[in-house]
Amino acid sequence: MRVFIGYAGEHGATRGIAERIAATLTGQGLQADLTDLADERATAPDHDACVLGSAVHNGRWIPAAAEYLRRYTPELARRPLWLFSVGLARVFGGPLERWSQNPDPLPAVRDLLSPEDHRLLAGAFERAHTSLPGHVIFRAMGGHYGDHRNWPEIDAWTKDIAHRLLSAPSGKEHHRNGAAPSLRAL
Ligand SMILES: Cc1cc2nc3c(=O)[nH]c(=O)nc-3n(C[C@H](O)[C@H](O)[C@H](O)COP(=O)(O)O)c2cc1C
Repeated sequence: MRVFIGYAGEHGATRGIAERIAATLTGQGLQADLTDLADERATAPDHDACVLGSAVHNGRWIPAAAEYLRRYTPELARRPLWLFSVGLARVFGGPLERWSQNPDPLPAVRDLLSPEDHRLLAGAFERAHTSLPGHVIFRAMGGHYGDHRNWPEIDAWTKDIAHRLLSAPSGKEHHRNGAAPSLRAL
């Protein structure tokens, strides 16, 4: 079974998570194809399932990932699909975490794609990633620089994906038999 893993980020934390997901799926006996969604050669998935993730910047997915979701909504909707967002909201918790549970464009496409799951994962943040005003706000909020990625959580989530794919290979039957969603609805 082939799984498409697409990701977009800016400073490498999301790529690292995508690589880890690919390695874990491979270890579970699946074939994982990793693609940077900012790569202009990224094409429509023709895989048995998809895992797509993006860093969250200012409450939104990275444009390359958002554009991929919109462009390939019909293809993605026909396959079992897992989504993940990477940000610091998981580190801060509270209202920021609740706000970041639905980064754009997920609210607009969630019903069309009906993903199996969407996870908000903790990312990484260094002083060099932000401006002086951003640094002041971040520290005033009590933020700490560093790599906050939670590998046991990511591994457990990935193993659950593998388990579900291997135990229900027919996947998203209702989408395969139904009409493809219309991009006009976006
Ligand atoms: C300009 C900028 C804006 C950000 N905005 C958010 C945000 O709105 N919500 C959030 O949870 N994290 C936010 N972050 C934190 C990043 O999403 C986090 O550091 C993530 O790990 C970055 O992934 P990357 O290394 O793949 O780019 C922001 C980071 C930057 C640099």
